[in-house]
Amino acid sequence: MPDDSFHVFDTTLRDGAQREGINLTVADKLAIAKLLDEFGVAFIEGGWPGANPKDTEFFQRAAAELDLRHARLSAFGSTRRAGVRAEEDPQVLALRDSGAPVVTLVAKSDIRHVERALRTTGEENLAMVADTVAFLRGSGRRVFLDCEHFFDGYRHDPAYALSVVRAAAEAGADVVVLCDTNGGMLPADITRVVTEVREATGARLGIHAQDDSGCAVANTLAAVDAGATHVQCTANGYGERVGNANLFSVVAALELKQGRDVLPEGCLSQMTRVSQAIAEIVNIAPSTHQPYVGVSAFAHKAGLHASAIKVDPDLYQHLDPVLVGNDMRMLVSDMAGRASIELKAKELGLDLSGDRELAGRVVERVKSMELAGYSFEAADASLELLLREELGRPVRYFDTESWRVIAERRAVGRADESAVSEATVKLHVKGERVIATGEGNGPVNALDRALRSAMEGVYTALGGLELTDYKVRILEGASGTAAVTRILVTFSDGRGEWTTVGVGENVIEASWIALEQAVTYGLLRQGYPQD
Ligand SMILES: CC(=O)SCCNC(=O)CCNC(=O)[C@H](O)C(C)(C)COP(=O)(O)OP(=O)(O)OC[C@H]1O[C@@H](n2cnc3c(N)ncnc32)[C@H](O)[C@@H]1OP(=O)(O)O
Ligand SMILES: CC(=O)C(=O)O
Repeated sequence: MPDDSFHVFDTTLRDGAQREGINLTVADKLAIAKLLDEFGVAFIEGGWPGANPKDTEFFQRAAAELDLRHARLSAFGSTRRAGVRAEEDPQVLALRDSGAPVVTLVAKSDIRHVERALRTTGEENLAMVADTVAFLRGSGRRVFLDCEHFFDGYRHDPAYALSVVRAAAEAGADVVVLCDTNGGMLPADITRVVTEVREATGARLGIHAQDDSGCAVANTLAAVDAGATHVQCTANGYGERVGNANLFSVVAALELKQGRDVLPEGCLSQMTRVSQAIAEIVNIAPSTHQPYVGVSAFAHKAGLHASAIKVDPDLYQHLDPVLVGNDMRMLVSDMAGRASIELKAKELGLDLSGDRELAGRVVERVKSMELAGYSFEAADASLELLLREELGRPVRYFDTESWRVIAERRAVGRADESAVSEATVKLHVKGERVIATGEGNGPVNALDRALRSAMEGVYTALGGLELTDYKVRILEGASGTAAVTRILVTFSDGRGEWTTVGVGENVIEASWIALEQAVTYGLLRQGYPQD
């Protein structure tokens, strides 16, 4: 269990919410706070009470509704206005009245900002810092102070920047956070400045790094190396402009690379789940390539990598994905070799019994199909059907004799004016020839319905399968051949999803191939025996 000597301070609900495209409701904020607490951060910055009604309500509801196990809430706000007493500044009073046990104040530490943005003197700014910290400390709050634009300010006028740190620490701020507000610093700048400030002031220091130079995580770690003991981060790196230091990357590095105990025991393995759940709430698709937590973070595509991973996964992985709640995955494509196939088959629960010739045949088939337009890396279900076929156990619940689709647009002005499609399929199911039709709002929908209607009497679980995603990609023909269409369809049975791929010269032909496989795989998942 980490003690107070090192703080993981999360600002997703304040700085993260400053990202373009994020607009959180109070309920969203409460849900995210709960997840961050489960992840074990020490502080959650909930927003700026008084700046908008939502943030004010968040603190009221958080006090009543959140039962935080690990984290303490922090309210964010600025130092008092120039020329106004802290105890009379409504903004400062709103911070006190938020009920949050911690207040994080933003203060100017670059003299140019003091004079040009605040339009006051350096001396008055120091008084604003000291008065506000002292007032909130006197009201029983723990205070952290964010020195905005610290690194730029220090470069321009180090003596003034240091005087802000001293004013805050002497007034009772627990931590003085050095902020790279414009995000332009590099790790070497951070190491040098944090070291110098620590030596010059003796204050407890924190780091808040924006990611404008792509170095926020590295800058945060550099600050820790130089003695900072409080890191401000956001989930998935959300934040103003290009974002902030990514909480998950920073915590994983501290815990797993540096051996620091910064989260309560057992929390680290929640990382992938928490990252994805927060992405869902903010309604931004999780980044597949995010370090540690992305679905591609431990996905291996190259055949050479797979052949070494077969011997020992550590040979091509910087750590065991299980530690951060993620998984290793094998991708099979035209870059695969036999080892990729063997590992993928194992992942799918199929035993190739070390049969190198069989694996070689699958590699050749995959490569020639990918040349023709197939792509297996997102279509595990198609690959599994192919593997089963090569193993001599093809999966077949029905045979297709033929299919046909008619698309029709009804005359303008009729009650049923919209375009409709009608499909007819002729199948052989359990020795019976079945002819069925289906109507739909498009050809694929009509084919799906016809296929179900032909078989639902025999395979009743078909009713519980749902087509949830359909992707079309037109691929340019190679060396003078016509363009082909690649279709990926995803089905769900409520317990899981699977994806299949079809390729053809036209969209309906390709869709049928993918659909036929998706239904076949779905029946296999439901455990139907084959004839
Ligand atoms: C680096 C960061 O990300 S800090 C986080 C910043 N977050 C936000 O700005 C989001 C929430 N902000 C808001 O809702 C609004 O800006 C409010 C409610 C805070 C203030 O709104 P307004 O009173 O209309 O002021 P406005 O936004 O135009 O300007 C900010 C004022 O704060 C002053 N100010 C800025 N920083 C500080 C500071 N550290 N201490 C005291 N005053 C400050 C500015 O000088 C300016 O004063 P002025 O009104 O006398 O010109
Ligand atoms: C405080 C803050 O968000 C910054 O300086 O970037």
